Amino acid sequence: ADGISFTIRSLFTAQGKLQKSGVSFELSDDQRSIQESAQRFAREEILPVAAHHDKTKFPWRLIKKAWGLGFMNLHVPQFCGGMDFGSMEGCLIAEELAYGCSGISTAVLANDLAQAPVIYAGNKEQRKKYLGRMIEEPLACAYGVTEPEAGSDVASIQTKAVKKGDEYVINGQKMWITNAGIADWFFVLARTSSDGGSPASKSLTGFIVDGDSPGIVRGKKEINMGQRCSDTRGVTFEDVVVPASNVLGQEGAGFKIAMGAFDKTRSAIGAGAIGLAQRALDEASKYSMERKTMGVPIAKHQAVMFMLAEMAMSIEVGRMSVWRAAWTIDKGIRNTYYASIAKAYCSDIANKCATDAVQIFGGNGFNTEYPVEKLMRDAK
Ligand SMILES: CCCCCCCC(=O)SCCNC(=O)CCNC(=O)[C@H](O)C(C)(C)COP(=O)(O)OP(=O)(O)OC[C@H]1O[C@@H](n2cnc3c(N)ncnc32)[C@H](O)[C@@H]1OP(=O)(O)O
Repeated sequence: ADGISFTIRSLFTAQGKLQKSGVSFELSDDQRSIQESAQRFAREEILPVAAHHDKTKFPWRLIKKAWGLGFMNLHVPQFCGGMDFGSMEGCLIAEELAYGCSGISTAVLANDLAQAPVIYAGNKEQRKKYLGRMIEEPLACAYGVTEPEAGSDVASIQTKAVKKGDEYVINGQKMWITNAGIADWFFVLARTSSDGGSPASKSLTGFIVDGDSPGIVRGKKEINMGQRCSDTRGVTFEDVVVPASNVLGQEGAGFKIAMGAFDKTRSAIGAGAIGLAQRALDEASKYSMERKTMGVPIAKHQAVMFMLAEMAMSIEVGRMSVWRAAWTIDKGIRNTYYASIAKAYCSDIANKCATDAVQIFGGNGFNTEYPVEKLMRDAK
């Protein structure tokens, strides 16, 4: 104790009382309104048509409605006509929309991911031009980072951009790009350094690429296991010419811009996962009160009770991890650690809760007439 220059008691006596408001789980009135509106939209508009859109029809009608109600393009700055929402508000919306359907939620919220690098690193003209138009009409944009050989390992990106005068020429292939079939513009991460020894943080550059640029070949819509209505495709760039004025930040800054975008968006992916997990719990709770075996509702069997309790515990902990990650970045503090925990933990929780919900539904859980098999596919 010799090295400690103050005691807790001295802190108390110096101020006369302790400052106790350091941690709060209280939402503001505006945040609660946002949450309630998203909840109503999800339950009244999304949930009833989720199974329909699961059969691969892109939900344009809902996208337009979501756009009109303000559930899209959440973080666009005010000077571009946007609402400048923080990560916390984005997470509240993502959780509610994914409760209704995480495929439709991805379709509604994917713009936020593509816009993040432009918000993070774009100059005023770029932001006004490419973000402003998305407030004026319901358009989609896409985040083009992942490639057949580079998803988690962003530094391994092979798409190349070669500078020729005032332009860059992009060649390469992207894969699993959400919104690729409908994007008005793409954020594209490409390699601009031919020096193999150059670190990722200096070799990659971020570009805004207009969707109608000659040489962009959009692949077929992928038929995935889950989130089937979301438009996911490969995209090939064949000698696509991009003006140097569409470079984000400066040449070589792309890796850190992509990382900054992930910092801003990972919490919302965790939030969506929690929305799905909560839906699994609600469906399983309801079913287990109705379904009887051995003369009692299955909710009275301890094996089922334990599963429901585990689901509830993990959802509460997961939601807290999301809120912490969102709160941290909204305070202007780098949240990579917390956002990565939230995304990874909540994705696992979503899978566990959906799998347990299928188990609680028994044979019915395995059937498409009931909602939980879709939750299991979507969680994956
Ligand atoms: C609603 C929307 C639906 C869409 C569905 C979701 C879509 C997706 O999420 S798809 C993408 C999935 N992929 C990912 O999440 C990517 C995961 N990978 C990564 O984050 C990175 O590649 C990661 C962390 C593994 C980096 O590894 P590595 O290549 O070893 O780089 P590392 O050595 O750590 O860092 C390189 C440089 O970048 C810097 N850096 C790293 N992270 C950050 C960061 N968060 N912020 C700022 N700088 C950073 C480092 O400080 C270092 O800088 P310098 O060279 O100046 O010292």
